[in-house]
Amino acid sequence: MTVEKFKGVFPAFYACYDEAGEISESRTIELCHYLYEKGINGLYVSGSSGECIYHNLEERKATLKYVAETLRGKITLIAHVGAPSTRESVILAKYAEELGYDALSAIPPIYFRLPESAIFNYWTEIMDATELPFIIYNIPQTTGYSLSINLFRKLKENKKVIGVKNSSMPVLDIERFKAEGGDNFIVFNGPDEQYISGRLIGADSGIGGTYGAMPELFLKAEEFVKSGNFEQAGKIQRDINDIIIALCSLNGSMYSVIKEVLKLNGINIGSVRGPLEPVTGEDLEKVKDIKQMIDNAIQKYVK
Ligand SMILES: CC(=O)N[C@H](C=O)[C@@H](O)[C@H](O)[C@H](O)CO
Ligand SMILES: CC(=O)C(=O)O
Repeated sequence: MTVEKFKGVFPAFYACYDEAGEISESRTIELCHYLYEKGINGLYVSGSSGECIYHNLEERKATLKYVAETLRGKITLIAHVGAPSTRESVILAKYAEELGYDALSAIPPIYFRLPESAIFNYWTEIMDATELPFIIYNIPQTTGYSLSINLFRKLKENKKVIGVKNSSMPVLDIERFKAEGGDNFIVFNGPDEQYISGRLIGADSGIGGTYGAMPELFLKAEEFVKSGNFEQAGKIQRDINDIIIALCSLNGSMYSVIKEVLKLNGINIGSVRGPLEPVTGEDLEKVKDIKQMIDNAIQKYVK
């Protein structure tokens, strides 16, 4: 198993809706082309940023299908298949394998706070369902479960486990998972605000919810890390963080703000599904300023 294809910048793919709020095939394809042409290394499909938690099984399948049909064989595709029940997660896992995804990933079980035995069994049943490699998703701030080193070690005994996407805030977690995982194991940086720190302490790659709003900047940040240009790496991270804070400062959810930014870039993928809130009123005007911040940063570092 080569882990090389899991290295680099992996935007978390956004849910693409039509004007009625239904999953849109043409808009999904359009977003695929847009991100692909920016030069990304892969995509993380149907995760948190993909609003997967608000989609039914058919909608999840549709999104997985449209992305695979557009980009399969061109870049690395990771299917997030975590769903409320093990049964649905397994259905999605099998479907992702049929579609030619390169790997599976899943959050731990949601809603009920379950013991580690249940979490272990949940991830293991997903892995048993296909031949695909598996990437654990650790995101305690949304799931309420923080992956322990003990469970990590136990999971790692399964050869299908090739990586972890770590979204917890301590960069130390990234360092510990990398130390345990070793060279042939991929640790993905989760918090976009700490991309550079995560990479320096041991992350091999990044999967992020804001990459899609500014792929140029994360690709450049990666270039700075690779070439050892730490001064510029620090600077671009600080500018990225100002942008992320701005994306989170309006009256709609961060994803709705990102989608408005994308509209200003000519990519209309609709807004967000409730209970996520859209940007409204005067705040819609402020999106232009955020787009300007992004363009300025691109101008500063990339052009
Ligand atoms: C909690 C959460 O959703 N984390 C995402 C995934 O790791 C990040 O990519 C964030 O979207 C990003 O860091 C902005 O806060
Ligand atoms: C990384 C992220 O935001 C996702 O899971 O979609």
